[in-house]
Amino acid sequence: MASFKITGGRHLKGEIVPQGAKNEALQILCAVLLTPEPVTIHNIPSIRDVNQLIDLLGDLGVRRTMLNDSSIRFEANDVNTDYMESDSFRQKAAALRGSVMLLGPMLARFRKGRIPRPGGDKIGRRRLDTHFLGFEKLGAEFSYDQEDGGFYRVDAKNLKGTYMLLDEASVTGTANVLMAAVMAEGTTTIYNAACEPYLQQLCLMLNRMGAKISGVGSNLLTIEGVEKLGGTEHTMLPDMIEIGSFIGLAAMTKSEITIKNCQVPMLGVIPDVFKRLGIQLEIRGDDIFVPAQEHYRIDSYLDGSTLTVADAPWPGFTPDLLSIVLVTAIQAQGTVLIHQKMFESRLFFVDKLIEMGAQIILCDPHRATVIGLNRDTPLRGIRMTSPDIRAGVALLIAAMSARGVSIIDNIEQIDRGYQHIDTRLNAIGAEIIRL
Ligand SMILES: CC(=O)N[C@H]1[C@@H](OP(=O)(O)OP(=O)(O)OC[C@H]2O[C@@H](n3ccc(=O)[nH]c3=O)[C@H](O)[C@@H]2O)O[C@H](CO)[C@@H](O)[C@@H]1O
Ligand SMILES: C=C(OP(=O)(O)O)C(=O)O
Repeated sequence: MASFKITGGRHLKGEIVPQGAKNEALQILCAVLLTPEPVTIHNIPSIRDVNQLIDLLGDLGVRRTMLNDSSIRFEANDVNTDYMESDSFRQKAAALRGSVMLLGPMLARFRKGRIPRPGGDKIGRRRLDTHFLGFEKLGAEFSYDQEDGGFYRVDAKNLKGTYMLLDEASVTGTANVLMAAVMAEGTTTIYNAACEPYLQQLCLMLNRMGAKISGVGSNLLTIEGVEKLGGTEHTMLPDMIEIGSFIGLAAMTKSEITIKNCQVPMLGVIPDVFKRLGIQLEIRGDDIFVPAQEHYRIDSYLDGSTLTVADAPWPGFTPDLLSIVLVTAIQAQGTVLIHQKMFESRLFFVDKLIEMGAQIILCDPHRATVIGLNRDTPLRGIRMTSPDIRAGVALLIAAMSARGVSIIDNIEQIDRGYQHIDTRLNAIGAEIIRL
């Protein structure tokens, strides 16, 4: 188990380039299984979850040619479907959440998919009903083996297009059902589809491969099935969660940071939510400039009541940035209610922030009130453990703003989604040592 030793109080200054998007990469990489033709992917982040998925693709027989540090050509022309029954597959696929999206493409192309209960953050119940209900609607048979921690199977002789209303706008669920539907017979309509930029990117890529998807960017996708898909090239968006993390980091540490090439129009409400915390942001072309700020004041509603920042399916605010908003509010002036609606176990990390000196009231598992310190007192460095990927980065931000030294254990959680975060932040003035 690796750790970070962080000396707090350093002000950062400089430019930082966001990595390719983690949660887009996980969808896009699974989609390479849909065709025997070459698919070249650019801007692939080198992070644990993505590297593990690329390994899994290799184990399934997908040929990978490294073109440069972040571009790989994939050729899935000799896929070994039997590998999905092996212990090695069970073990490796269970290590990450994104592996669940192997099911849709495998079902579409080989009429069979297998997956152990997927891993990912332990941030609440993470049910997969939407995925399997969708596959069943397309005509697949589903079975679940409780043994060995759970193993899911889907098989189909034939997939047939149909209308379906997803029981929730699940991100990976929509991607999975969409990938299963692209080569189904006839037309599939998915209502209550998730429509995150990642999903829009997946739809655009599939259309370039020959799929016929309309309604891209909306919650109603129409997919006319085609017989086969061909090769393509695809470039991943910058990671919007990393961009939001850098904005919060700059505010908390009084740093002047330019976040490069953000594809700002794809960020939705993210910049506005940080602005409501009082953080000044300047959009300079496609960059976001965050000036060093001594104070930032949390907005309130028109009637003077306390601001709430809550998550919602896209185009609402992403749940993956709520931990960052929460930590950023610690040194703001004013009060904010953080309402994590989707996940019931994602706010418990606030006990560490409270130990560091933050004024936070955990109202219930879904809600925490942050009473900003307005820099009257700095946080104190402590030893803590990273419980999940975003809480891990929130703790890193807290530690970087604190007086003294902090240790964060279990940073494998952070490495799941942030590429060489220590090296990149040290390059602009942070003091983080990997132990
Ligand atoms: C690999 C990947 O891409 N992971 C992301 C993906 O996970 P994932 O696809 O697993 O998350 P889902 O979208 O399925 O659901 C997330 C949670 O929100 C709840 N829910 C979902 C939709 C809805 O309309 N109402 C509702 O309450 C679900 O019950 C679940 O508890 O999307 C989540 C929600 O943006 C993100 O936190 C994860 O980082
Ligand atoms: C929850 C997340 O990831 P995963 O779904 O991979 O656990 C995340 O990216 O914040």
